Amino acid sequence: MDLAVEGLGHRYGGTEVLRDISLEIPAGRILCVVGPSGCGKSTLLRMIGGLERPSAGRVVQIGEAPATSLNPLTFVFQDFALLPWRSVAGNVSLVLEDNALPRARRDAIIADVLARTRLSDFAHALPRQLSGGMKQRVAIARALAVDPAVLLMDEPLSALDAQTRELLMEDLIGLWSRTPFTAIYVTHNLAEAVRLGHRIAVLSRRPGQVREVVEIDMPLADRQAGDPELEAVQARLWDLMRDEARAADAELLDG
Ligand SMILES: Nc1ncnc2c1ncn2[C@@H]1O[C@H](COP(=O)(O)OP(=O)(O)OP(=O)(O)O)[C@@H](O)[C@H]1O
Repeated sequence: MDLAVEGLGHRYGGTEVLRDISLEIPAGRILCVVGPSGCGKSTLLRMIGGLERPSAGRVVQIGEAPATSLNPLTFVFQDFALLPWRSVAGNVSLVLEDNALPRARRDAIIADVLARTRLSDFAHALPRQLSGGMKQRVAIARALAVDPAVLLMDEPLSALDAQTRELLMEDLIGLWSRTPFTAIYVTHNLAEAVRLGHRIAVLSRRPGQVREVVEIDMPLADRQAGDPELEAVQARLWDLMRDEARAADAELLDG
């Protein structure tokens, strides 16, 4: 299933947050959305996921979600949102329990997503026993369990330290390389965007508008930290964002 955002705009009361956003998200690709603080990245993701209705424009699903998809548009948040009293397997199971799946099918899905996120040995652990990186892997496993057509990821690595972020990025690249998924990945981190994005949409400061969509052809599996080609793209993205970020920063201080 492809997604398209067409002329999307949004206001909260008198404040215009997003203006005339049009984007295409082809199946099997990762679109990163970057932009200065407060430009409306999370708002855009919530609109795409149907959590809020835009004041203008629309989000179009093109084609069908997989028949096995229990939740076509599935979020992964920064704060993991795990239930502390449930084990790793129990947290993943949670999203399957509202569906009338045979027990064996549910167990097979849990085993599959834990294997894909390298968590099989931790199935019975509780969240408090896990590092931040592992908690986010559980959240990703839980999202994958419903076989989403599109993963909506809002700053998923922001709560993690730099080394854990790097490990998780490698995990996400491995996961995508083995079984490509479709994702919209919101981040303020340009290094993450150039590692994970097939396309990177740069938003202006509020009201967020698409300043440019940058494409990166290099296969994800070939994208190493510090690659000169990626660093050049990152520098270009920063050129696009620098003035916007300064202005947004000054605005926050004034406000
Ligand atoms: N429910 C709401 N009601 C009113 N204003 C809101 C609401 N949600 C967000 N906003 C405002 O809309 C603007 C965009 O917020 P949003 O969180 O989408 O930006 P962002 O780009 O994700 O920011 P950041 O990078 O800081 O996370 C901000 O000025 C925010 O204060």
